[in-house]
Amino acid sequence: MSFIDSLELVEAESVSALDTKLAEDVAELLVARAAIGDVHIAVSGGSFAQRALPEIVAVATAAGIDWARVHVWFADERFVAADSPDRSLLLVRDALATAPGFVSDHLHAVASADSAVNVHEAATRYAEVLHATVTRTHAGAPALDCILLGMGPDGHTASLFPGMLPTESECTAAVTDSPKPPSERVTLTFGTLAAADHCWIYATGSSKQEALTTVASNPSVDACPITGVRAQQSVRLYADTAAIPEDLRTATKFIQN
Ligand SMILES: O=C1O[C@H](COP(=O)(O)O)[C@@H](O)[C@H](O)[C@H]1O
Repeated sequence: MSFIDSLELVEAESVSALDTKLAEDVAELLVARAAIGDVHIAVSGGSFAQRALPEIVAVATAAGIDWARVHVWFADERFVAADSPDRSLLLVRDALATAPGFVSDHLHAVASADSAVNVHEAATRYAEVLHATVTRTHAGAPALDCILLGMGPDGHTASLFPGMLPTESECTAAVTDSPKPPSERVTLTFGTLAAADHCWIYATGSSKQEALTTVASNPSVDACPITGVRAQQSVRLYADTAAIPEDLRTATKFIQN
């Protein structure tokens, strides 16, 4: 099935209303799964880590989640020094500092550039830890419960950029020439996204409209990587009205307001 045919669009008029809706949906999923056992989610950097993640932590906490059962991974991470403000880990760690009972060892960081490994070794090590920790698999890839993705104005997601998709030999890949700085990154691959139960994408603001217009025209994954996202149970786009072009509303079959 094509990306657009399986996509569920969740629209809110404002960013704050969207953040609340996403937080409620993620919290509901996490609370239900943490009541049964360990839960593995992957998160993104950028506006997701800045705005959406703190709200998710607050709503899940208010809903009584058992944070001790939650493991947090990175959909992608910038390969920079440990204290660089470009490192998504810093924002994610700050958000999780407000999660009562969260186990710091359950925040699975990618190695930093000053930890004596290169970006290829960092990607390999991250894949090893994923395989060792996430016991559920799908088609050989670790099966995460939910991957929370962002999307750039060029249609990239995680660190999967147009015209330079990595080979899919492992569940992670190294990126050495990202068009968006910093140039070196570690990313989950499409196979790992597809193995997850849910992939939910967060996109806000008018700078995302052009990419979402492209999405509606059924482009190649190489031209618009966000259209390569698949999951076992649902692929959702959480977007505010400013980000959504009319073409996308027309092309999408499942819409929630
Ligand atoms: O570089 C990145 O950009 C994307 C999109 O960020 P946003 O601020 O435009 O939402 C992000 O999802 C990704 O994790 C990050 O490395």
